[in-house]
Amino acid sequence: MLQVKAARAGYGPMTVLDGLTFEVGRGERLAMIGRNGVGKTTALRAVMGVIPLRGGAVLFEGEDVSRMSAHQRAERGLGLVPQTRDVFPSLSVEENLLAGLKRRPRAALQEAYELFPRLAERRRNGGNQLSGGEQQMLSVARALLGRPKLLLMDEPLEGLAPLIRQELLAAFRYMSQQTGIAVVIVEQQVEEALAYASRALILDHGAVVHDAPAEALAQDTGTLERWVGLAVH
Ligand SMILES: Nc1ncnc2c1ncn2[C@@H]1O[C@H](COP(=O)(O)OP(=O)(O)OP(=O)(O)O)[C@@H](O)[C@H]1O
Repeated sequence: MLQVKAARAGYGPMTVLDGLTFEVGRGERLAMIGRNGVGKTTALRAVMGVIPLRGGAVLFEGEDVSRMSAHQRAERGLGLVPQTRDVFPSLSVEENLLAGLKRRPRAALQEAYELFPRLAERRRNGGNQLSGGEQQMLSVARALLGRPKLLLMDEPLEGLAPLIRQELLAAFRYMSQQTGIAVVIVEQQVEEALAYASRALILDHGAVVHDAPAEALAQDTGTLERWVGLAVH
């Protein structure tokens, strides 16, 4: 579904992605992990077209989208939930969701409420009255209403308490079962990301240094300690 080939990208004089190559299959849940600053967020931005490629290519469903704007890529089925939860604070939950509908009928909001019943309970609440977990659900739900085929999620569990993370992960699992959508999830919460994902990549210096089934990597403490610097229990 997605092919990233020898991608290069960076900021000013700095090269961050340096020959990044990976693929995502239909319905796959790919976790992307690695130390701080290795280029995980930059990788998602380059795939979405928020920052330009300096070399290499991004292909989506066989089409070269490397020179397309983020908007054009969204029309083809790519969706990004950025690290900063982009909830409009002055709008209600429902108004936030309406903004994600694009040209679809209002009745489609029901899809979001089915996946995240908590949002249905809070539909009249302001975006600024939501907990961090609820804001994250709203960001994801809004992105899903655009019917992406591949959803890129940047640290959706960041700053959330363990119980809320579990609730969010359960919602993501349900989302995956119900929609079969392909997902790339960047996370510092490695254990939780690996429990959700089917496959995992480790990035270092803007390139892939390890590619394995998520379940296998979760057991591979040597690799995790070496590349992620984590002792996983
Ligand atoms: N807008 C920007 N302008 C300049 N440099 C940036 C910008 N965004 C990120 N960087 C730098 O690019 C490098 C890679 O950052 P990136 O956010 O992709 O890493 P990351 O792996 O997602 O890290 P983290 O886990 O800390 O979020 C870092 O050195 C970072 O300081």
